[in-house]
Amino acid sequence: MKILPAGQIRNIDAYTIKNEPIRSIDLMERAAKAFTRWFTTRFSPKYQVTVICGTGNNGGDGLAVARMLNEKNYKVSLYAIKKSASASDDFKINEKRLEGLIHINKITSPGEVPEFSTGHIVIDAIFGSGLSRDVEGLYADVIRAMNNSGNTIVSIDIASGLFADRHTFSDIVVKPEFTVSFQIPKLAFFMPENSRYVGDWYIVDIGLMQEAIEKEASDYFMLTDGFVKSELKKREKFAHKGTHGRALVMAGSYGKMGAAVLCAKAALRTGVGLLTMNIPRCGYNIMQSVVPEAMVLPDEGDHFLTSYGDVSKFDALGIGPGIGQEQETVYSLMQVVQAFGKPLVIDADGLNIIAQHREILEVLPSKTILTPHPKEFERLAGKWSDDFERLEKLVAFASENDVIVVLKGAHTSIALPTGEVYFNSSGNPGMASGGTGDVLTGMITSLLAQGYLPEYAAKVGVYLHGVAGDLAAEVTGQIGMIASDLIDFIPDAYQNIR
Ligand SMILES: NC(=O)C1=CN([C@@H]2O[C@H](COP(=O)(O)OP(=O)(O)OC[C@H]3O[C@@H](n4cnc5c(N)ncnc54)[C@H](O)[C@@H]3O)[C@@H](O)[C@H]2O)[C@@H](O)CC1
Ligand SMILES: Nc1ncnc2c1ncn2[C@@H]1O[C@H](COP(=O)(O)OP(=O)(O)O)[C@@H](O)[C@H]1O
Ligand SMILES: [K+]
Repeated sequence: MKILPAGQIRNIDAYTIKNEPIRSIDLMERAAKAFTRWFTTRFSPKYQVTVICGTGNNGGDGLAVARMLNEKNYKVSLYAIKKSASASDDFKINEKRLEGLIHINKITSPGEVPEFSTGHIVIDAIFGSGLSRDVEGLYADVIRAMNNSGNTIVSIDIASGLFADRHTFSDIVVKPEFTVSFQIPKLAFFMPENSRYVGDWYIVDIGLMQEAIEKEASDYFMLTDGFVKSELKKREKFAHKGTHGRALVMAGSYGKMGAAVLCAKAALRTGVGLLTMNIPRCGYNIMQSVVPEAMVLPDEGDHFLTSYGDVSKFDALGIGPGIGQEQETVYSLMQVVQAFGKPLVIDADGLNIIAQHREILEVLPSKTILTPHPKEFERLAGKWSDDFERLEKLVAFASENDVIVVLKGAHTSIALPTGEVYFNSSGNPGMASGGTGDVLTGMITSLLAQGYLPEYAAKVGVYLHGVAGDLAAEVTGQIGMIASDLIDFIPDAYQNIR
């Protein structure tokens, strides 16, 4: 699914209006209906609803929603902030449609800012994607009062005061519990810095024309079920273990064999045909007893990796989880990436080693997959001042080094060397605990070995990992969930997507 900036969404609105054809006021009616449908399935008419409108089209949506909720027997109080801005045509039409139905309370001075008694659901329709400058004055007074009221807020399209496509410097922004956005997700929703200004967000379809969406170019996409499903490889009837790839994972050190074990189990559950674990000697008994399906290639070093063997017979190589940064380990990493000569997966200490020895970047095979969490990415690419700048750095790093970067977190972002970025839509905060990253490395390595091109191994791996986390959380809850639970749900994650 494409993520598009406000300007391009406006083009799609305009195209739909012209070519469907549909009048702009009827498109607004459709948007308001879609929002109302979402709202009524979540909140029953026992709730008192307060709708706060601006006078642009977002405000027009708010007026139409107020009318629809009133028809459905919700108790609706309605306010419009009427400052100097001249109202949009569709706002005015909706204003007329409300005559005799609901009174519109005008807010024209600070004294008219409502009290917001508790227990209301507040619908935020002040500004949408037309926000053009920081919020101040009377608008700021209203937003502060809304945020301080303690009421549940639902924003129409985007929280008022939040810029859809760039960093928002001001903190005068509505803090909704839910954002219900029209058809196309906004880039702002994927930025950790905006989390309190977005809440849980939902996309509702308002029937914008598909051909118009296709015409708009974008470098940003959201990974969805449909996309991943279409990329999954099927098992052939005459398949044997040799046809599902041979993976080699170099992982573990004394005290960190757990990382190697998690990575191994995840690779196996993701479907690799044959898995070999290259680990330090101290991990031999652990690996053989805990993961009997894996073959073990013990290193000469007792506590950490000191060398590497013949890598030519492997289809994929994953390196990094728990390896530490001892000098011999650094040396073998430098050598093995060149000896392997094909795209591989590098995680954790493997990335920290690269950050310390940047010359390795120059010898990485094209489309190698790097899977940093934000701190590891900072070590590789330097600091950023906000999340939009972080995204710029991510894109630049992937294209300058011809690598695929999987920047982990909520909405993990996968940057390709072409400049495209795919944001994940699966996963949950229960996954924020030690070891889940090692699981991801095992999964992506496994997919690479099974013949997925690096770009698809990264996308399918990240999405599947999140689905496994979501399924695990349904059973364990988010707080008690651990990385091993996630591995147990990889098979169900496959079933769920198919
Ligand atoms: N046909 C369409 O274009 C559709 C638009 N829709 C709605 O329209 C919204 C966009 O509407 P608009 O483009 O009218 O924009 P908005 O309703 O977001 O607001 C625009 C108005 O606010 C003013 N403004 C912007 N920032 C301000 C600030 N900081 N302080 C004071 N005034 C400020 C602008 O000058 C303009 O007059 C979407 O978010 C969506 O809710 C939906 O109804 C779907 C269909
Ligand atoms: N809030 C969150 N929502 C969704 N996924 C998350 C969240 N926090 C972490 N994750 C996922 O969990 C994994 C954590 O990886 P990482 O930080 O490397 O942990 P570790 O090194 O302990 O294995 C990543 O795949 C990340 O995307
Ligand atoms: K809004």
